[in-house]
Amino acid sequence: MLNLERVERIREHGGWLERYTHASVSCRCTMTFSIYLPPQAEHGPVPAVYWLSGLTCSDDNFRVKAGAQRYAAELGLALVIPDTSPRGAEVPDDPGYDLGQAAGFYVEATQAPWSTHYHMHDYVSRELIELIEANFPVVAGVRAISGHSMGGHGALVLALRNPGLYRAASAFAPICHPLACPWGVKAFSAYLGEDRSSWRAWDATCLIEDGATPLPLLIDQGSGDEFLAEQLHPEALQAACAARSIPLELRMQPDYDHSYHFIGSFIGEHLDWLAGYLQR
Ligand SMILES: N[C@@H](CCC(=O)N[C@@H](CS)C(=O)NCC(=O)O)C(=O)O
Repeated sequence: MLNLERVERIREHGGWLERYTHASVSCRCTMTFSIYLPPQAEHGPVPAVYWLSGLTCSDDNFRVKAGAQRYAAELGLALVIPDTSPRGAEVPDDPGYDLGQAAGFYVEATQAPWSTHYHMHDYVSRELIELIEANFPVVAGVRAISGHSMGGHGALVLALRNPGLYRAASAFAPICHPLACPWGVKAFSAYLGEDRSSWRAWDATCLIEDGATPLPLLIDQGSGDEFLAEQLHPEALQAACAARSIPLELRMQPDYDHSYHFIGSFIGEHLDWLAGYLQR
């Protein structure tokens, strides 16, 4: 891929944690991502798990805080960790932490000034996959996706909007029903405009209600999460799945909060569960 530049390479758990920058066509700016290649990738291609992070994050948070690379090395999984938004001086931003840079919400923005750069759905679900599968030792077409909070919403929505693209999806404390929470209403008003009917295609609960093709889904939610009552609404997604008899493994984890301490406690179980769907 033109302009793909490795900017970091670190030995970790027998594999390599690498960081790259590249010129993104989708986002019309330079994008950064990290990839962890397990030891098995030195002998042949491995399946990939894509990880989408939450508000205020870059590709750095997950790779530093979750402890996922140890499990990925054991399971023979590549981890692909994109940034959470377009970046740079030319990219519009907002003073709030929940809109603009580091808050791309994995949608396709239709409204000015966001619509020039904010195309994280196309970036993650098409451009990044093409780039990864053309340049790294991963098995083409064998993918799963996971994420946290805004990134949990992203994982669920990308998987439900794109049947067959991912074999399974998991999430930690996802924003399950952005239409019904302050984070979602603020971001969708800006990126998608005031016509709320257009929002349904970017909301996991609405996608299920509107007939999306199901896939294996695992969600962990901490009962001590400070954002649970106002922002996350797992019960709405649970009800939508129940109405269509779609299996949803929603695990309430007593006392866990919204942080990477929670993610680190269960990321091994999530990767193990996802790996079960990535056998060839
Ligand atoms: N109160 C938080 C809200 C944002 C937040 O909790 N972000 C979560 C995702 S929604 C996160 O992963 N933060 C970065 C980290 O913990 O490393 C802040 O202002 O930083």
